[in-house]
Amino acid sequence: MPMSDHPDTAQRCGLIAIIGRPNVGKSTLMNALVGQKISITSKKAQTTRHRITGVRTVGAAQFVFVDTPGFQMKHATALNRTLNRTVQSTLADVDVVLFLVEAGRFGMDDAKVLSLVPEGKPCVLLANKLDEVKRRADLLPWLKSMQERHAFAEFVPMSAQKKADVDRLFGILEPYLPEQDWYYDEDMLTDRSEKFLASEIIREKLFRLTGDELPYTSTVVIDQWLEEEGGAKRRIGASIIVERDAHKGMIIGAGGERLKRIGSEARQEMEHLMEAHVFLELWVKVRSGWADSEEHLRSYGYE
Ligand SMILES: Nc1nc2c(ncn2[C@@H]2O[C@H](COP(=O)(O)OP(=O)(O)OP(=O)(O)O)[C@@H](O)[C@H]2O)c(=O)[nH]1
Repeated sequence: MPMSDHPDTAQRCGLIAIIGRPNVGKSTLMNALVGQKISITSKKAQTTRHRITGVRTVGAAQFVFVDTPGFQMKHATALNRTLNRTVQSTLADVDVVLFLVEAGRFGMDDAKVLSLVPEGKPCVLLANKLDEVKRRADLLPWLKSMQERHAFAEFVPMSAQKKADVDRLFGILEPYLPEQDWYYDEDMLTDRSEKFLASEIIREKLFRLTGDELPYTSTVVIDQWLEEEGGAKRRIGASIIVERDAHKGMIIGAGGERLKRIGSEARQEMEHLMEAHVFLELWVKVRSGWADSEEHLRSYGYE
């Protein structure tokens, strides 16, 4: 007998992939769906390269969200080939796909993402950023054209920033989850380790504080992780890896000011998340061409 607060209703549980071109709002939606920040949002495209799983249980249904990486079509590097493979293998596994576009827009970049959805896989068209559409009536012909483009299971115009819209989404997705026991404890939010979250926090500060100057190929590696006093104190060392000396200078900033700020903002967020004292040391290292080497990608923990 599965454990449940709802003995009269059979449990449902299934995997849901959130896909879409960079900047359509995938991270925003994911964070709203799982009720806690677990992946990173930023105005900069390409900040979510890792596959992240979030879990939310609503009534008898458990939604297991798989966040998939954004796409970069301008540069055909090994990194991008890895991304595409990750996306395709993710989609083959899931029960339902949430395909995000910006309401009223469908470009080549959107088409490319849609082409990765396997035939026959239930796919919900989520037209995000509805709040930015001035005249709702203009959306009708657009929705019709989308209907002709792909056999979508549902059409959901909404805003990932509106709670009521996000809550409504659970009801829409529930029928696509198979009847089976839950995979996770009810209160589980993420299966990613604190180490991973720490590197994502540094990445977010890095991109936020360097604006659009820094290429997306920069990455963060945690190279030291010590827990003292039963976890109440953490000593964390991390390297920010960039491709060029010029990028290194950009991150460090005049008199080291920028790096100091990245470090102090990241440390504060980590302390909040881990409920511990954090001592954070950051280094900036130059590894030219790392994004082109599959070998490097593996050693930095990409699938
Ligand atoms: N107006 C409006 N803006 C939104 C909405 N959802 C997300 N955004 C904004 O769109 C931008 C991109 O959102 P993200 O969630 O980072 O997008 P993403 O698809 O995860 O981006 P990548 O990590 O590059 O793949 C952010 O500035 C968000 O605040 C929405 O419903 N309405």
